[in-house]
Amino acid sequence: MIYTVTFNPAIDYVVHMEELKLNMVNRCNSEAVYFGGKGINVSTVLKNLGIESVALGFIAGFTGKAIEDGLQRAGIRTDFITLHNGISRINVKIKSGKETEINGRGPEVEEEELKLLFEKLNYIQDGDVLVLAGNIPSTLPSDVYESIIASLQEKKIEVVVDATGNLLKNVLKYHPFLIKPNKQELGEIFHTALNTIEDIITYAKKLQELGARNVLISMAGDGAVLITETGQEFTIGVAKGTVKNSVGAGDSMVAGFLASYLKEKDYEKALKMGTAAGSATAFSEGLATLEAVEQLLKTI
Ligand SMILES: Nc1ncnc2c1ncn2[C@@H]1O[C@H](COP(=O)(O)OP(=O)(O)OP(=O)(O)O)[C@@H](O)[C@H]1O
Ligand SMILES: O=P(O)(O)OC[C@@]1(O)O[C@H](CO)[C@@H](O)[C@@H]1O
Repeated sequence: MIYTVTFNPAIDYVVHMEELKLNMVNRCNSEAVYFGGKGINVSTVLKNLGIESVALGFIAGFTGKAIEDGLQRAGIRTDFITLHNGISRINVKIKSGKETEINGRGPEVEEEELKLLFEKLNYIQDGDVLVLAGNIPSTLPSDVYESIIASLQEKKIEVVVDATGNLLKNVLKYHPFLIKPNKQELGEIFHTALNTIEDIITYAKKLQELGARNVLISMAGDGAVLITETGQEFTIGVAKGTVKNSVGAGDSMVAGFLASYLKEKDYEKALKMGTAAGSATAFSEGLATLEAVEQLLKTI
């Protein structure tokens, strides 16, 4: 089974408008609501690709209930912990030719509530996959991903981490199966500007030296680079299309990569599938559907 963990789920409220004007009442041309947060997006795209997963994490209040209900209606298995206080956040995504996002802080997770997550993670068994994706509420310690992986050390599971900064750096010594920072996040980790593909490959390999088994660096409209534990190095572009809403493109790439790799154990094919899923999301209003992914896969 694949388990995804989203510490800070969100309702993504996506609005389209010609132009965003400051100090004015702006009115949108269209609006839509999606149930998001990075791990949840991975679960949603896996579901669209016909693969089951269980979405774990923390929800709160009426927005949290809406997220849980919405995912279950879509046929996605959930096993969230409901927090005592606060509401799950509403993240506003403004599409006006440019993409502007306002992400909420989200509710606080108390120590007792965090313990409940560790209890649930005990159910993970040999052969399972654990996806830890997204940032954590600021009240939690920045080694929480590390603590989760350390608590599962005895089990033979594949861990995927899509996070930034210390949250990511701290887990590398546990040899995660896959990490997927984007180009900007890679530069931030090493406090350096990455100007060329060669720079990106060099620093992706440094993440491998620090312990990651497979390193996937996504570069939005410029494609992606994959450095594998088998010593292979791949670069790939993107499919052609018109960008509508790239929120969740990275999460879709993780889902596509996993869906293909778990079936075929072929890194090159997995990178193509990840790219098709990422691009399919960028070219859609919501997340990638199976039809869109299959269509784009033929063109990559
Ligand atoms: N403008 C685009 N055109 C085509 N494909 C895209 C575009 N943006 C993203 N993609 C696809 O999605 C993949 C992941 O995108 P990106 O690098 O933006 O991830 P990310 O920064 O993690 O995104 P997010 O945080 O929004 O999920 C890219 O490698 C590419 O395959
Ligand atoms: O605030 P975080 O946790 O960094 O990111 C949250 C978020 O922007 O990530 C997803 C896209 O990757 C969205 O569904 C969600 O709103």
